[in-house]
Amino acid sequence: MSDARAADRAAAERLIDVSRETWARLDALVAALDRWQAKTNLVAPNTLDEIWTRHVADSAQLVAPAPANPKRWVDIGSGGGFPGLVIAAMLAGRTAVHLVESNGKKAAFLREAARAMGVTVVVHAERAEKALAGLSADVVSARALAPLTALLGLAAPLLKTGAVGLFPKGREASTELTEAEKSWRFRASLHPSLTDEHARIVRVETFDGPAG
Ligand SMILES: C[S@@+](CC[C@H](N)C(=O)[O-])C[C@H]1O[C@@H](n2cnc3c(N)ncnc32)[C@H](O)[C@@H]1O
Repeated sequence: MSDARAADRAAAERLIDVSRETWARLDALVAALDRWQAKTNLVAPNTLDEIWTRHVADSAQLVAPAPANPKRWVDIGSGGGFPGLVIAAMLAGRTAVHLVESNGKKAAFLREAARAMGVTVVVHAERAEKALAGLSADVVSARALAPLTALLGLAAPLLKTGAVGLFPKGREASTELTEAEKSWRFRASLHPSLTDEHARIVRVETFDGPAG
């Protein structure tokens, strides 16, 4: 491990408090991502030295604002496994984690990484517009997928039937909220991010559908 990577992992250890077994699963995720990153661009190459804080810890922090003991968690646009595979590592054996990823290569990565981590996930290798029909969940998450207005439209089938939405956003979170309120009727709260003082997590508490 490079010095930069080791320092970043140590920084992540100060941010997230998980069991030794969970750390082993997260190490397996990062090792799988390193193997695949050369052939499939899973995360921005300039973030690789900071993978533990920028991606792993940033994903792990979503467990705290989630409802307790969720039975099913659906992550949309999981890409290189953030946050979905990190959630699967943390809630292994307790929560059914579904990962929706329309890119076939990335979906193949998600399946292989889950195997290497020793966690069970359901990978839907298709667009969320199709995959979510008929699904229900306690939590729906999506990171770096779309502006909040579009995200609420994609996640609507789950939000409408009672899922809590957890959407990490950057410094524009409150602007995105104001914009989304023009299109949708919902109640949401903003939570601070552990990894970026300017970022916020949007927690959608209730969702009633289109505005107006
Ligand atoms: C910018 S990446 C973010 C990946 C990951 N969530 C992260 O934070 O690193 C967005 C991902 O969403 C996937 N995606 C885009 N539109 C989608 C859709 N409608 N349904 C499912 N996946 C989608 C893309 O293939 C891509 O892997």
